[in-house]
Amino acid sequence: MGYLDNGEWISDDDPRTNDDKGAFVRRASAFRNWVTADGSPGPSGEGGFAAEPDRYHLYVSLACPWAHRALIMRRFKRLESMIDVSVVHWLMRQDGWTFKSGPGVIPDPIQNADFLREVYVAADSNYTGKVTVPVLWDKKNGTIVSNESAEIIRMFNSAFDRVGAKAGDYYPERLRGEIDSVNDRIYDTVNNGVYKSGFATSQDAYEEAVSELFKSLDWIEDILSKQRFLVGDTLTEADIRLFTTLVRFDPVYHGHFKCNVRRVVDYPNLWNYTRDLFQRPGVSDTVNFQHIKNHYYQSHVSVNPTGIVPMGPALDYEAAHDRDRFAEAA
Ligand SMILES: N[C@@H](CCC(=O)N[C@@H](CS)C(=O)NCC(=O)O)C(=O)O
Repeated sequence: MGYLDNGEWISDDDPRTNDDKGAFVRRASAFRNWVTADGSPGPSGEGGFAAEPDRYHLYVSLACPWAHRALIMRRFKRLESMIDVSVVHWLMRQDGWTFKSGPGVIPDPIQNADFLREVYVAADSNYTGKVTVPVLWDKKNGTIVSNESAEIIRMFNSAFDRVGAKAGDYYPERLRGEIDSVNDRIYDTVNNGVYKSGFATSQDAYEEAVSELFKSLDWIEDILSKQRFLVGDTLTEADIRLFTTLVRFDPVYHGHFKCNVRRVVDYPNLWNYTRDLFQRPGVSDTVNFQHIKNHYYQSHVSVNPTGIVPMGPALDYEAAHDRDRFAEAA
């Protein structure tokens, strides 16, 4: 998949992708600054990134569940007119993410880059690490603010409120403890759990990841049998973060990553919940199954050497859901 070593592109797989037991190891994101309302420093990194319309640019892949979080939060907060977006091509092989033309690709207007790695090198000419999406770019300082989706969605949630973002708090103070605790388990066993399953290179590591994944899905099914959202009656960032994995689950993770104990459609509450979120205004516009399926099945040559993309499953995300039986906070 390739990575940068001291600013130089290496087109092999990063040798640190799996540990000596065959388990997939995800590395921490490198750029950890925060956009804040007044430019003061956030919880990590440096200050100097004040929320201003037209100052920031978001690089995403429509295939990527982490980037997808940022697109949904951008839509919920109506930041589309202040933060524009570039979309990489769905195929990610030895050159990493590219801007090769194709349906749904939106070129990079800032660096005119052919490859996303150019954006990383423009921010740090000695960068070492993976070249991942999402990336939040600051046009004023000519650098990357953040490449950590969990933090980008927190910035989008509140930093732009005084410059015209839509009202709505997806990380309300009173629910933070609960949101953080749900996020922790879901990040480790579900969002990253599907990758740990699919990228395991030993039977033990695979089985461990799949067992934890389905224990968590069973646990979430139980929660969603009693309330509308992960944290009571309020749609929070925890739901956005879970949704982007759920919507990819049956089309991709079930087959490609061998997460096949059950499908999302086998869980009545999870499946109705997925459709409830999918059908909220603007969300379906952020979901591109062509990019999602093509990316996974064709990019990971070690997992799917033929590159054949399955035709199914035939699913109707627009079908009526039953989640109105639970209360939703106004
Ligand atoms: N921690 C990062 C992870 C992002 C990530 O892993 N993105 C994947 C796409 S789904 C990527 O760009 N991978 C490129 C690579 O592994 O070389 C975040 O949540 O923002």
